Amino acid sequence: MKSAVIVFPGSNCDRDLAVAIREITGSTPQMLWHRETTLPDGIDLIAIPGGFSYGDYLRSGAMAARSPIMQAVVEAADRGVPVLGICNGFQILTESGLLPGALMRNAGLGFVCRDVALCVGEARSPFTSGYSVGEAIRLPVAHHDGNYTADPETLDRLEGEGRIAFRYAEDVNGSVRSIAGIVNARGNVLGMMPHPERLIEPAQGGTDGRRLFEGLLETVA
Ligand SMILES: NC(=O)CC[C@H](N)C(=O)O
Repeated sequence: MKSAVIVFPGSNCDRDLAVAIREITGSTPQMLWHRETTLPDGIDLIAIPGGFSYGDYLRSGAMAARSPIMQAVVEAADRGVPVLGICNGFQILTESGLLPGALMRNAGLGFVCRDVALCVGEARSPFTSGYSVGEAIRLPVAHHDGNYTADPETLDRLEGEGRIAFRYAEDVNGSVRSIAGIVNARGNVLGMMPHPERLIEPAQGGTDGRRLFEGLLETVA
């Protein structure tokens, strides 16, 4: 599987994400600096990691979304290439318009860093094919801007079209309708605040993140 991890100034989960992809898919992703303007030919996965791109200045993900590489990412997403945005990656995907809504400051105004209970949503996507709908899983979160919001029409559309990928099963950050992750209409773009790449082997305390990459591998490769 040919993949790339996009690296922005301030990304800090890029290497963890690359390790997860390498361990699970057996192929090493290319680390792609945000100033690049093209993606490798025949790419199977674009991964946008967590972190604090541009120090979260202006709004988390807002400046990274205007990076040179993002035009190629948007074009690839429109062609159906799988795009995975985790945490700051999710923020970058909403800021770039690939996913609807916005991630505001957590309701409690604090940085939340712990494992949380999640419920797998109804989204049909290569990214969730390794889980069953309604399954209870746990994944770590680490963010201060994870409070997902969108206007009621958008939320109804997301639910009506079955585009909720993950919901919080507990109160974490105030996200509307407990949304922790969503996909685009085609299902090839996933944004999620929890970190699947941090829970891929028992030594990390669990493997609930592993199946996201395994499901993708089965569908894509
Ligand atoms: N781990 C992360 O990606 C952090 C995301 C973001 N900068 C926030 O704190 O909201």
